Amino acid sequence: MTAQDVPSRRGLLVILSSPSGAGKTTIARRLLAADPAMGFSVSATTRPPRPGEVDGREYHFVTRPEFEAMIAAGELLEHAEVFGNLYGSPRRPIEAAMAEGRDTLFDIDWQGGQQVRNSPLGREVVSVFILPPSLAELERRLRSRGQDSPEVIAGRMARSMAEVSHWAEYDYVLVNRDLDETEARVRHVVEVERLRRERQPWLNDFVRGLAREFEEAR
Ligand SMILES: Nc1nc2c(ncn2[C@@H]2O[C@H](COP(=O)(O)OP(=O)(O)O)[C@@H](O)[C@H]2O)c(=O)[nH]1
Ligand SMILES: Nc1ncnc2c1ncn2[C@@H]1O[C@H](COP(=O)(O)OP(=O)(O)O)[C@@H](O)[C@H]1O
Repeated sequence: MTAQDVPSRRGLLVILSSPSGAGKTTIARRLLAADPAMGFSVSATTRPPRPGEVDGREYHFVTRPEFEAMIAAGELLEHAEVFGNLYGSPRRPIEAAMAEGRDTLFDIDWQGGQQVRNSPLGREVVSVFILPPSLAELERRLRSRGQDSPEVIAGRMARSMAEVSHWAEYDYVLVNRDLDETEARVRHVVEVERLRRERQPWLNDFVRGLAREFEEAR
């Protein structure tokens, strides 16, 4: 077995953020379907489930007292209030994935992005911000999803610019015009970030082995 067969590495924390409706949930689903090595951080939330959402798959749906107990017990890596509901990322599955060298995808807002970036796990963060092509297209996408009332859509549109104002805090920023193109770009980002020298600790042993071979060949 060569050093290359045992690529011990820490998992990446891939954060996707965008204004509501720009497409991050759709992109996240596609990335996860195409990459079995990547896990999804299933957030806890006090928001009620949408039609088709399954407890434990899209979110862990909890009551506000349950959410507050999770905060008090230190079970959340980050948490924030969005559109009047609480959202947070459970710490334990993330730490387990990292210890096993598996990557984790997050669909969280800018507040969560800041908290994870500033956490002890921040060095493993790769953050991607998704922009809509235009405000009109964002509204069209929110309506076409057909899951929110006009009042909720208006609320989400009103929050959009606040989310977008944090775009420059992200490592990568993509305009989601064509879904296939955006998905491919996020995939490229992840592939390239996995190749960063500091994310491949096995290289130390590998290059030491090469050096030994050089010595022996002299
Ligand atoms: N900080 C934080 N934000 C989250 C978390 N889970 C989801 N969000 C964000 O909460 C916002 C609302 O999510 P959701 O109700 O599913 O509606 P969406 O905007 O259509 O995806 C989105 O910006 C999500 O990225 C979380 O665990 N932490
Ligand atoms: N590039 C795109 N072109 C057209 N429609 C898109 C594109 N990306 C996403 N959508 C659609 O826009 C709607 C909102 O996408 P969604 O992934 O739910 O957004 P978010 O998770 O950011 O709120 C969905 O109906 C989705 O199918």
